[in-house]
Amino acid sequence: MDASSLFNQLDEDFLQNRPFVAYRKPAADSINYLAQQDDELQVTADFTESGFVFAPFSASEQAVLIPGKPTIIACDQLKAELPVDSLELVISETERQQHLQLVERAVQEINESSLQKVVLSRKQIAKISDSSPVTLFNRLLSKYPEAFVYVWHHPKVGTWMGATPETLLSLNGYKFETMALAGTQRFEGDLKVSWGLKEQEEQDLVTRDLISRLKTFDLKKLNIQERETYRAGSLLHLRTCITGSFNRGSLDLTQLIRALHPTPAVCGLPRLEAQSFIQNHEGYPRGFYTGFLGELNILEDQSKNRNRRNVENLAYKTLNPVTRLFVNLRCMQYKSEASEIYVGGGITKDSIPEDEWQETVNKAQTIASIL
Ligand SMILES: C=C(O[C@@H]1C=C(C(=O)O)C=C[C@H]1O)C(=O)O
Repeated sequence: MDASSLFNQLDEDFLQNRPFVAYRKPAADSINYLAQQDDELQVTADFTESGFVFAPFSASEQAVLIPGKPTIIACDQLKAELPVDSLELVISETERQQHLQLVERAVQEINESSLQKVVLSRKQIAKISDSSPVTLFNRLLSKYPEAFVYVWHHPKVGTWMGATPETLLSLNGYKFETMALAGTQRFEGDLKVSWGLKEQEEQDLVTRDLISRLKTFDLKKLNIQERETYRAGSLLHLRTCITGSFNRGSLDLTQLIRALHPTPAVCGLPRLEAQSFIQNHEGYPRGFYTGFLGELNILEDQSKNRNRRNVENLAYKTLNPVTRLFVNLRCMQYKSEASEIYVGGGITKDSIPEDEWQETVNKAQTIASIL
């Protein structure tokens, strides 16, 4: 299959209301595609299956699975036409006031309780005129080559798409990668920017929490890279990449995912206090926003030397289970009448409500700019 027949296939899947997912990994030059022949809602409770997982924010809701191994389609010269002007999002003053009050309420709670950080979000309605989700997916691919870009559809759940900069967990055999991504400012053409104390502390909380959670596992190696400024489209974030490996035989993927998700980058600290603040005050169900998605236990041929002899001789083949999960951010639930863009940001004791509001407006542009 080539890229253009893939896009026809995706249009067809969407019209026929078949479950499917198409995605491109960060900086990859291929798209992966996986579809399901029936419309049964398959779920995973313990992440032992193999396929593509689409998990909601709340661990008490079910994670959907499209089982199987994806087809890989080369797509090195994709160039979708991008709209010249972003869609003008209609933001009501009531929505703005609600968000400002929500942030004020959180700052107060942080000052009066053990809550240190809570990530608060909102849903922004976007009226899309006549573009199909597949056209929008194509634009996301062109606009965000460094992101994990996807379109996902299930007749019993809906249609989601996004371009996320955040890895939750990448696991190749016993080697892992994760990241602490937090702190946001607009990209103004220069990567050499200074960061305020609020952003540095907010990101540091995420790094420290991830490390302490990883340390509860039987680790062979743990490397914490230097903190860097990372660009995600028109935004910049602070990022610390964390890599390492588990001792052989000691890895329980269910426990690992439960330990990492939801990270303080999308929920807060302490986790339980933040979860309950979100549940009691955010005022809408997040659904799959700030959940995670990606490849689960896909067997990949990892043979280093792929010469004829190795390919022919199965004894030389190393098949490793690979899991690559991303946090569902900069995403939208596509609905033909009125789609919903989800945006949020981390609140700490130093948050200024107006700035936090503006941050959500800026984040909404990731999606609005391709509509
Ligand atoms: C919650 C979102 O993003 C997260 C929150 C960030 C922040 O608070 O600065 C930055 C990156 C993400 O970890 C979002 O994009 O909706």
